[in-house]
Amino acid sequence: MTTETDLSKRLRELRARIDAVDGEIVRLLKERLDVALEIGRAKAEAGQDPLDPAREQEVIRNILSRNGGAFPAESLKAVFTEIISACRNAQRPERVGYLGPEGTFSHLAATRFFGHAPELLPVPEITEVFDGVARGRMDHGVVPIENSVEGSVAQTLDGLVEFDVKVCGEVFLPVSHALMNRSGRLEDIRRVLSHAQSLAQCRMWLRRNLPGIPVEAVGSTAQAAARAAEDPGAAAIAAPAAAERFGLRIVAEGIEDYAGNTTRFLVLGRNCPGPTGNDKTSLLLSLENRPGALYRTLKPLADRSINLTKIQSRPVKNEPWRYLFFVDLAGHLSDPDIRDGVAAVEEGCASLKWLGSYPAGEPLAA
Ligand SMILES: O=C(O)C(=O)C[C@]1(C(=O)O)C=C[C@@H](O)C=C1
Repeated sequence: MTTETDLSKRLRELRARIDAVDGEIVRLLKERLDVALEIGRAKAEAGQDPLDPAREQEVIRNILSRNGGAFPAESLKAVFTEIISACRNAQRPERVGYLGPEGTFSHLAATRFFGHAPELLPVPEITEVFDGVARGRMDHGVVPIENSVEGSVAQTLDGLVEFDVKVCGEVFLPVSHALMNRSGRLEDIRRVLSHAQSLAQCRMWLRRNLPGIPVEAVGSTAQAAARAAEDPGAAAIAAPAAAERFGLRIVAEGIEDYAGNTTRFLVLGRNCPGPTGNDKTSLLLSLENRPGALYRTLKPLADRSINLTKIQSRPVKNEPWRYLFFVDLAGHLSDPDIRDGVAAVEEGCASLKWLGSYPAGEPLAA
């Protein structure tokens, strides 16, 4: 039988080994940081942005392929996201704007993409993220563009029309909603608060479980949680993490009506990364109001077998019944085929704005 003393001796020895490994990891991290700083200086001299999402994807891919499955892949990815985040931020401190306050899904998306090193700037409106990036108050921004259940986010589409920014990345975030209040009891709920999109994503659950209870749309899920923390009759629909942040108890989790509920976020910047071989290009088209205009405009893409991943119309605000079209396609503008296809589209439409080319994001596990 192992005695207590045997165990503590064995633990001491094993922990000494862990301490030695950790020391080596820290030494290597410092070495990595020195190299990153040198890269940062070279990029600064060339006037280049420190952020290179294409290279970051390559780094993560290399690491995962070397791992051989020994270390849990998601953890390895999370660790390296933070290592890269720290190296990038040391090259030049970054400011990243998002639709706040802290605890929103936009906040989660921003940390998924950028890690924890940058200074995150919560703002109350999506438009302010666009404005901050366009005017240089923020280096980057993260905005929701579409949800798999509720569709496109109008304010973001309008921002892409109005502001001179580039899309330089995308993040897919699985969205799971929780209902929370002060007591954790369903019977105490007199009204339910959340962002309009989140309320819509839980409509059927609310009808089944809280029939007749009024719902109220507020600016963000985190704002809803903050209000519920002050009012015992109010409940909020928000990310489960918001409960802890605002001192609330969870009444029910996973209350979204459809499994696989995912929101896609765009990363905004002033430049676009180079090609990775798995990229997307976003375009904004304005068409003549003529029969077959959309078909004829997009035909050059079909002729080249270019895959469209999204097409979305949005009214031109001061011209009733005229529409703008947002088109996402698979490929990078620097690919010759894409360049030729986009040039042919441009010839056939009233105007074309290239919103950006960026590495395709991958839908992540919750
Ligand atoms: O390789 C680069 O360009 C770097 O700046 C280094 C590094 C990294 O830490 O690996 C950091 C920031 C970039 O976004 C990409 C990668």
